[in-house]
Amino acid sequence: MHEAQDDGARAVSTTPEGSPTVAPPDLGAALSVRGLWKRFGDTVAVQGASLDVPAGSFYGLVGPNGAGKTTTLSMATGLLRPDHGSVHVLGEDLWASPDAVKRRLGVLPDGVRLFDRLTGRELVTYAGLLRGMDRATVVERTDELLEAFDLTGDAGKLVVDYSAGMTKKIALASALIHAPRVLVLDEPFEAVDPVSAANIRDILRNFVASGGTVVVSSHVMDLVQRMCDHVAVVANGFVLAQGTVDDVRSGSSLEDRFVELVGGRQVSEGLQWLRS
Ligand SMILES: Nc1ncnc2c1ncn2[C@@H]1O[C@H](COP(=O)(O)OP(=O)(O)OP(=O)(O)O)[C@@H](O)[C@H]1O
Repeated sequence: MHEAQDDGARAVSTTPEGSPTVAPPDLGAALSVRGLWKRFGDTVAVQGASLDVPAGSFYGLVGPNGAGKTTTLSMATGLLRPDHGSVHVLGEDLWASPDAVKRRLGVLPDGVRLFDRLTGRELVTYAGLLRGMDRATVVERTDELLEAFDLTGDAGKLVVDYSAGMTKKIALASALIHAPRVLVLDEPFEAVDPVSAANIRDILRNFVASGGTVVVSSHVMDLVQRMCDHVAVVANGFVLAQGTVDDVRSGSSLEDRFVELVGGRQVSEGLQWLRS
């Protein structure tokens, strides 16, 4: 166990005072998160989250609005320093050696500003060069990624002028250019049209089939049930259930199980003014 540090490059503690001791990380997992905590002022966004994402799995993270999914994924990918807890990616401590670990990670963050005064082609190229890749490989892969995401025709347009779905796709292309082994994607299908979504699903399935690991957060239970083999359900900063999709849904649909776990369905007698 380590102490929390101001320097994000250093390890952080796994057990805040008074919380139960967490199990050691699974060093064989693609992603092993232990006892993550994050507080924003009076709001405790994540309260001791522990997750094990098996290598080679397609892992879904689901939960209601404000459950702590983005905060958890941000801490699990080195974008946000946890107050407490540890993150291991493919057996390596993320917060102890972030530069080395991030080389193996591809991240699609939610709501993070892109360099949107670049064209789509420039943005993907920049992502590759930033990773230290040689220019010829970057040029070749950028062309292939633009094609795969159906953005070749818009490659010369500024990202600021892209639609929401196009922006999502160019950010995803930028996350893939260095051929990471673990992909963490926050809401990758949000605002994406059905044809593009099917193409992205194919890309991700092939990635998993070749030994990669994908973690996606999504609100679309049907999609998670069809696409993922493992799932975690989070609410109020807690992990309520995790495991294989079949184990978690235990005979119900994932959507029914989600509602059962999370609660909150209300037949409202309010909003009378809407029913005139
Ligand atoms: N930077 C921040 N400052 C203050 N509060 C924050 C911040 N980021 C998140 N929160 C709060 O933390 C909680 C968890 O937010 P988070 O964005 O992680 O949820 P989420 O599960 O991703 O939600 P959604 O499904 O709506 O995207 C919420 O109560 C949110 O208001």
